[in-house]
Amino acid sequence: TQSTRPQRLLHAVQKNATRGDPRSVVKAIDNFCRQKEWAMNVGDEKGCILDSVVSEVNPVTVLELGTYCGYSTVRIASLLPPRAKIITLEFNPDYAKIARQVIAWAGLEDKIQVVEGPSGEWIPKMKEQFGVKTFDLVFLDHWKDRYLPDTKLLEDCGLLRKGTILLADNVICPGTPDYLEYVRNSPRYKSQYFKSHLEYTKAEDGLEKSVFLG
Ligand SMILES: O=C(NC/C=C/[C@H]1O[C@@H](n2ccc(=O)cc2)[C@H](O)[C@@H]1O)c1cc([N+](=O)[O-])cc(O)c1O
Ligand SMILES: [Mg+2]
Repeated sequence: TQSTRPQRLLHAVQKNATRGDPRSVVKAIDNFCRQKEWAMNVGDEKGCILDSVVSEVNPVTVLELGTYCGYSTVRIASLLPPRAKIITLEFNPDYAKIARQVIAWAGLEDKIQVVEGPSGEWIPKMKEQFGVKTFDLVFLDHWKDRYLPDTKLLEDCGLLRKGTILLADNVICPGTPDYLEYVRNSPRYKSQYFKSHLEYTKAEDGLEKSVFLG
């Protein structure tokens, strides 16, 4: 039977990356996507912006919306301090299965919890199920029409604190116009656009970094 692109991406990691070396996993995926098949990872150019925000925030509790194959999950987790954790929500069980294996190859299982299901259902359960008080950093990279409703849900569930950073991928391509309008005009956020390019292409895209002001 024909393999899927995530399966081929995982095989490229297992073939080209060193077990327990997260940066080699990131590099193997980027090489696969540049040389073989495009895939919707945040990629290396926007990934460097992600790295700088993670290093600046030095978060203890991270939420990622949209795991896919685990590229940004591994990228973020590789920069976290020892007891820090990332919870990543993935709707598609096939993607979650691949992501768990990519994460295991990187040796980052202890820092990452892959949770399967829709963000709208899981966000209200974060406190009771995972003992989360508030998130220090949220990386939004799931369905683009879910960025805004899930941000409002995070606010309503008391999962954001003064200073929580929201970092959103694809605010230009494919675009998240309603989310952008909200975080750029709401008095509850201070927002900043980091211009970049759509992963592995020359098209414009960028990350929007928004600080929740409480
Ligand atoms: O569409 C894009 N991303 C949608 C991602 C969706 C991911 O989020 C999960 N999810 C997890 C939890 C949910 O509740 C819902 C979905 C889905 O199961 C999928 O794994 C996209 C598209 C392009 N592009 O160039 O076309 C570029 C990008 O960087 C992108 O991120
Ligand atoms: Mg994306």
